[in-house]
Amino acid sequence: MTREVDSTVDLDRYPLDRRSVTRLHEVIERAQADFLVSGVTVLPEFLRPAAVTEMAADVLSDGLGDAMRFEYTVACDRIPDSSPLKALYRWEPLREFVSQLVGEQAYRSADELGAMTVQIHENGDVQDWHYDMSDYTVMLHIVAPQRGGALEYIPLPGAFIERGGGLPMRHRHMVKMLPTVPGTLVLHAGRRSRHRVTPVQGEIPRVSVHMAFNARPGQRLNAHVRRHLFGRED
Ligand SMILES: O=C(O)CCC(=O)C(=O)O
Ligand SMILES: [Fe+2]
Repeated sequence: MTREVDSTVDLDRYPLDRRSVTRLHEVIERAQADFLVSGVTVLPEFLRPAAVTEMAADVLSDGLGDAMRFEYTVACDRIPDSSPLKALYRWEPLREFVSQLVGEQAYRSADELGAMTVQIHENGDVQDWHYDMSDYTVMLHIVAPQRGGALEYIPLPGAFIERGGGLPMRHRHMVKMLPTVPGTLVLHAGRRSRHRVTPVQGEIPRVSVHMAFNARPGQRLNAHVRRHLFGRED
């Protein structure tokens, strides 16, 4: 398994497999400090460039079909089991790494549709301000659009202000913006982190992968949420 992940993740830069424990501790210390302060941490060049190119080609050839997705989401059960992204999600060292960053045991979601998804945003698509259904979310950025498609978020604890749609003008100054850079991993505090994707512009879609982790094992989405996010209950 580690050999497979080695060609996907830059394990020299991010030695989740403990090939350099000193380096791993440095990475964890820095990323954990960012996460605890803001509810978000960003790991650039987490994926190897060749793997990103391959994943992008796979998604753009298979993922754009309407049958594959609901709105801009490809559900977990439509992603091939042979996908390197599924292998990465199931890889224990990733789960252990996320647990260390967030400061408690984090478990993979047990949801057949929502545990891991691929998001494809095309010209004009936008994902409005929201909180995720998971306690912790790992996002991997695979394809950047020509323009727009940035991840915007409100650092904790400001994210707790006012639930509901939109974002009042008086809170705009709190917004932080992360341009989409393929290969980057973003970990955020899922259901506590208020975030959105700004409108995508241009012919190249934006592609990202969403991996859900929870503080309790075996968590699933309810039927109402499944219908809302995936257009079906099973
Ligand atoms: O793709 C991203 O960077 C964020 C997408 C998102 O917020 C989500 O899928 O819930
Ligand atoms: Fe989200």
